[in-house]
Amino acid sequence: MSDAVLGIIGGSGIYDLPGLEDAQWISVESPWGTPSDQVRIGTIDGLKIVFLPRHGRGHVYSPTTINYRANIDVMKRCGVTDLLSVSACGSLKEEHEPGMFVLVDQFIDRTIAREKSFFGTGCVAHVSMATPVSPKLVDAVAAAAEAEGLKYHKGGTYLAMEGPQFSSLAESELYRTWNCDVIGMTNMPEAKLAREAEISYATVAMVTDYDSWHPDHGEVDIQAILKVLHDNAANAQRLVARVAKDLPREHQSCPAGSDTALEFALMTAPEKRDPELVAKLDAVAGRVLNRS
Ligand SMILES: CSC[C@H]1O[C@H](OP(=O)(O)O)[C@H](O)[C@@H]1O
Ligand SMILES: Nc1ncnc2[nH]cnc12
Repeated sequence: MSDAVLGIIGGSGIYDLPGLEDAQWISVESPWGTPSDQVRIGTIDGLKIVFLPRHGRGHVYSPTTINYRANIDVMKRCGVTDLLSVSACGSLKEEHEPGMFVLVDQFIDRTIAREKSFFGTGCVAHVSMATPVSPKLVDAVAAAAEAEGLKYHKGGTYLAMEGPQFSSLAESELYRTWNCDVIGMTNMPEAKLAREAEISYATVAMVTDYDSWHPDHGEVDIQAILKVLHDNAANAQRLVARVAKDLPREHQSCPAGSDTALEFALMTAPEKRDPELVAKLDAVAGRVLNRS
């Protein structure tokens, strides 16, 4: 097995990662277009960390205009084996209170205006998303949250909506009938693309509000969200730092198959493959495309 490299995608309110040693902002080019920002590469206790602010420094990109393919491709090019997404979200259940961390294990993808795959005409592939997060990485985050004394809940379904507007009351109530736990705008297609790139993925969903459904909490209010994010930023940073300190230095193979997702996924006959697309897939799918 290879050395572990921990990628962190920081969501709303998280545009840097204090505590990185020997850290530098570095530009990484991607054939998939422009990533959200440079990556900040450094180490924590000898573990290589690659940090990318999902919306860019200064919050430039909306959930719809983020180039998720470029972001994941850049992570792969930097050698990331394990990717932690840190994301603000609304709560769809009373017990997930603002300030808590929900360690999501399922997603429902309701986004409609994004590129969702690295593959397509000239190189078709189908990967499994039955278990979209890496159980070992989730365990590592849960252990870190426990060690840091943070309020967290292990497991839960994240509803990914297109946005950028928040949900109507009817939508919020519908998602509650689907037994969803939290709602956000960014973890899809991010999780799908990480799986295509054979990167183990997990989400720390930071609850910032009760979305639109809660009779005692009224409408979603961005000012209130920002306050929770601000008050919780230090906790999120402590959590990430602890994950980094305790993560095994050798990448742990993913029981959900993240490391080998492409093993039997390619459908297009070698002689029918589009060389241009194949060239763009060098980082994401080089492992399976380059073998004879
Ligand atoms: C700041 S509220 C809405 C915004 O926050 C979340 O972003 P992220 O997942 O990157 O933390 C949510 O998905 C929306 O994009
Ligand atoms: N209620 C909500 N809906 C969607 N994305 C969010 N991000 C934070 N709160 C949210």
